[in-house]
Amino acid sequence: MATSEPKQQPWREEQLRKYTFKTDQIPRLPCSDSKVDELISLGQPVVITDTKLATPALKWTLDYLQEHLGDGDYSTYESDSHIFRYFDEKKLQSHKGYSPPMKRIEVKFPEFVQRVRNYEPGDKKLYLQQQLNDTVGKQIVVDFLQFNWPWISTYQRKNNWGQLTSNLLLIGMEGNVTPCHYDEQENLYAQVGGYKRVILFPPSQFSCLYPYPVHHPHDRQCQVDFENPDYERFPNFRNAHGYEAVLGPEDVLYLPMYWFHHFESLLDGGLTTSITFWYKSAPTTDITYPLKPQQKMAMMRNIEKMITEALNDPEEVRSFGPKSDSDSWVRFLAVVLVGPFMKDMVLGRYT
Ligand SMILES: O=C(O)C(=O)C[C@H](CCCc1ccccc1)C(=O)O
Ligand SMILES: [Zn+2]
Repeated sequence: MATSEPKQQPWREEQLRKYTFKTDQIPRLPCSDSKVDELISLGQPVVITDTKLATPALKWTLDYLQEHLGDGDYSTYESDSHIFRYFDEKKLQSHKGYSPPMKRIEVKFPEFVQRVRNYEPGDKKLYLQQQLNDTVGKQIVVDFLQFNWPWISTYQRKNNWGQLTSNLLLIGMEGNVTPCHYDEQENLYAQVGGYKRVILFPPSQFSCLYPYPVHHPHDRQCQVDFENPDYERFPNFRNAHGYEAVLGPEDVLYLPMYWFHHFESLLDGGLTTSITFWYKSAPTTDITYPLKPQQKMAMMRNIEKMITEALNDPEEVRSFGPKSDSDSWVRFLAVVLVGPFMKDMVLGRYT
């Protein structure tokens, strides 16, 4: 009778970056456990094991991908630091003075492999983030078709999700960080190679995380620097409380829409490979009160868009220059804190 061996942990605590907030563990359950269905239907995150969702991708090493991916261009970010804060290129136009902290380049896969293998401290760090599309080689298509689509479409159907919108192939260098942000789609996130830590915050903690204004290139990203939080500007960040897990090969994370998340490839953990499965959410049928935090976030987004369009000058939303008083109602709305809803929407974000 084997004793219950202490779980052989394939990574060490010192491979995790240190932050100021506390966290609890995200539940980790086998896909055969009915609690998985319950948590997903409740919009609660869960790490699901034994799904065989992307098993064919376990053999997607750099050499294999170089051989089979195809000779197209691969969207890759390069950053002077380990931080890869996503930015919306379309919103850069209305923010002339803003220069994003990383650059998107298009590289052939062999060039990516070569730069990663010859990386030296001081070089720019790289993070390949490429949507899997029909330009990939046929062997990759064969692998892709062998993903466990029956399993994943069960959840798509059970939870009335919309269509699969995209699969992003992510290949990151050790230590890379995707800072805290939220997305507006449901996500089943398959970890394929290496170990990646994920830290989640529920939408109800919106007021602790201070996302950028909607019209800013970093829309949906948190303004708080987790490694050096500015408590003057973001006092409520002290109350943030996360949920975390370290994802290894074959782990699948259900990442509910609007949940804030931070990802990091473990320090000294080598390359990480992940594949996202993004789905449009289920249509909102009945509005019940009180509104869910996700619904409040969606409403805040619509109000911010309305105000920005009405003022027709994103920069003006922050400070009020001399304007015709036809905008006065919007200013009134924007600056009068008509209760907690507007306070959360404005404090630390527009003030
Ligand atoms: O799967 C997710 O949602 C993640 O955030 C995974 C994350 C990279 C995603 C980059 C990105 C951020 C915002 C918009 C589009 C793409 C990682 O694994 O580092
Ligand atoms: Zn994301």
